[in-house]
Amino acid sequence: MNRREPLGVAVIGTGRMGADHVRRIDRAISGARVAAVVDIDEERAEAVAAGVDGCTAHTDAAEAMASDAVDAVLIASSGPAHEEALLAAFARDLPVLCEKPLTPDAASALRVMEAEAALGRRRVQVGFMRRYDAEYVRLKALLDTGQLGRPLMLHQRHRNVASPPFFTSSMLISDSVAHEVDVTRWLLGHEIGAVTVLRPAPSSSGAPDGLRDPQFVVLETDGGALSDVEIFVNCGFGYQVQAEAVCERGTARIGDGHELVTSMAGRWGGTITQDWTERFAQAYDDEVQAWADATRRGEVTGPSVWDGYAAAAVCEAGVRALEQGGRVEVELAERPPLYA
Ligand SMILES: NC(=O)C1=CN([C@@H]2O[C@H](COP(=O)(O)OP(=O)(O)OC[C@H]3O[C@@H](n4cnc5c(N)ncnc54)[C@H](O)[C@@H]3O)[C@@H](O)[C@H]2O)C=CC1
Ligand SMILES: O=C1[C@@H](O)[C@H](O)[C@@H](O)[C@H](O)[C@H]1O
Repeated sequence: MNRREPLGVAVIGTGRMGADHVRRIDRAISGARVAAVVDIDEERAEAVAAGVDGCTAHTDAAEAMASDAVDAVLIASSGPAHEEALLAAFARDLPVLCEKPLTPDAASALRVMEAEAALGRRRVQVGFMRRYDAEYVRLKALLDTGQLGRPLMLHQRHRNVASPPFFTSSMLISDSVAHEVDVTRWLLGHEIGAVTVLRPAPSSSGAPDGLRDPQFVVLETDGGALSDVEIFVNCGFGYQVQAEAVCERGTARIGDGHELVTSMAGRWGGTITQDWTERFAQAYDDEVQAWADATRRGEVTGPSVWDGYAAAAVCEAGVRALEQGGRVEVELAERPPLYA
């Protein structure tokens, strides 16, 4: 691997997350620079490149990856574009940080996993940034000590202020609950074997007509613990992500977010974050810094392609459970030794 300093990164996709990652690499983290940006929207790519010294703009990912200035790739294009970009990076043996979802469905995620396994070593870190969030890290560390005993249940809540116009009922699972799927697997260290989705009467306030919002998802792990998720993407009031672990000898809860509580005019209260870029700002910085550091050491760490594939398979089962009702079992391919 090219060990020049700093790491030259090509950022694929310069929409909301991609532009934020460009800013992060340019101004918030160390040891990396944005060498190139790519977007099928040429004007968008050029506008983002114009803000970064020495950054070139492209509409074709393979062309950007061919540049001598590029040592690594951060994929932040829309989910359906990830597979092509990942395979192009594998062809050039470039290390990758790929935003979630790895790919939007299990079959394409499996193809990516087989392609990486054929390389014989990991090249990809998947962007499940909650694993880098200080509260989640503390919760995981506490559970791992065993002080609370065996986890029996996880209760999770995931609320967004409003969903974008293109959001569908199945995206509540594949785009949003994907995070809780990963958190459940990571915190408990077990695969998810079955998914049930319950659908309360949809909210008539804010949610577009026909959108099944909210939903209540139950994940059954193969270790016997249950994980439930309330997903509500048009709650209107704030961005809330909370988790409580109920264990044999106690409970632990994160995400109440009462950082600053003010008292004024006969009332007290705090604020609620409004979106993920605010709530998880530090987690994204730490995630991208950890990726850049590992890449410069010639290592790949963090959530793997297996984690991305497993999340895609669970979400696919979840979408089936949403559409047909009942409990749907998750079908997982055999885990390749690379991800043991
Ligand atoms: N980790 C997290 O918390 C979050 C992750 N995401 C993920 O980040 C990714 C991007 O999401 P957003 O920035 O919100 O979407 P966005 O729609 O704002 O941006 C996507 C960009 O990708 C570009 N694009 C589409 N196909 C492309 C291709 N073949 N080559 C190059 N560029 C292409 C589009 O033109 C657009 O500029 C998605 O995978 C999404 O799931 C999004 C929000 C939060
Ligand atoms: O990944 C994300 C979005 O794509 C998704 O739509 C939101 O619900 C999540 O909270 C956010 O972290």
